[in-house]
Amino acid sequence: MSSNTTNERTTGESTSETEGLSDDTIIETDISVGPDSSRTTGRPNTIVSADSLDVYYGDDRALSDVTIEIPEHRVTAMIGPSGCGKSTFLRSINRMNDRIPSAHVDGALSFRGKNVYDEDVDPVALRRKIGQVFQSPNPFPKSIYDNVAYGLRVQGKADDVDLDDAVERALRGAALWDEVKDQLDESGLDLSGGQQQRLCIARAIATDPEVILMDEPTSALDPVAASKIEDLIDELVEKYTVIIVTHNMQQAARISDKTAVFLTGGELVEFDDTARIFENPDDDRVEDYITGKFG
Ligand SMILES: Nc1ncnc2c1ncn2[C@@H]1O[C@H](COP(=O)(O)OP(=O)(O)OP(=O)(O)O)[C@@H](O)[C@H]1O
Repeated sequence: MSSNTTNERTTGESTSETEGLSDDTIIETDISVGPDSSRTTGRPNTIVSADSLDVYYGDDRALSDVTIEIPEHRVTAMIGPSGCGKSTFLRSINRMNDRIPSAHVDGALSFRGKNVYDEDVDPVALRRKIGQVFQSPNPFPKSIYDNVAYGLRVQGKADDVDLDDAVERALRGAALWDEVKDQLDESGLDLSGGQQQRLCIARAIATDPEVILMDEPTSALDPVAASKIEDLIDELVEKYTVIIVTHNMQQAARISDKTAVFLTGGELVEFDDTARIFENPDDDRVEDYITGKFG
């Protein structure tokens, strides 16, 4: 991707947010609302921000003038009709759009105040800090153990850490340990769909990222498995920041602290506390969307 960043202002940046960066940092609505947690208090730091962000595929603009500040240690949901740019926004955060030759970015997309499209940012190092979980569970055709250890081995850290301990911590963090601790040598592909998705979450957290991007992580799962992932997301935000794309508005209302509503044309129409978006949105189009009048 050609990255043509025309706007290098940072948003929501404070000195404290940029301190401590290590070298590899990066150079109808009967919907019940809100996660049941105490994290609605206090004002979190901004961890990811966009300022006047446009993303194009060739000449077609998929995101239009998006400005947003995403808080740390919160769940932020991205909702909106098909084709409004939710996945494009997610992929912009860890530069997965780099893999699409026609993709092109204008404006700034920052992680802890640093524009990830600056020339000195290494996308591979960036993706260590910003992991990703996809729609369909995609374990490697390897053992459960090797799936989780994979990232540490690739990063050359397998000799620096107690690998058994790291694998166990990641599997516990993904609420999978008790179910698989006696079958670590068996294939990850033999697990159920919900377990496979939790294995993918374990794989993502094993390398200790700061942000986890999730693109419709429960849409391929049955309701029970989906519910387990939702519970897990609620736990994950104690250590990580979760940004999730979902078509399921009940899910967005249940699990997210903040909701961003994109509409056709790639416009971010509203971004606010989830309770306010679902109970009293400012924009009539948002009300129409969440009450199912279109989309
Ligand atoms: N690789 C690509 N090449 C060209 N155009 C693309 C590509 N990926 C997405 N687009 C276009 O960009 C726009 C936004 O797509 P995107 O997938 O980001 O939307 P979305 O809101 O995530 O959609 P959905 O909810 O259906 O997944 C659409 O018009 C889509 O056709």
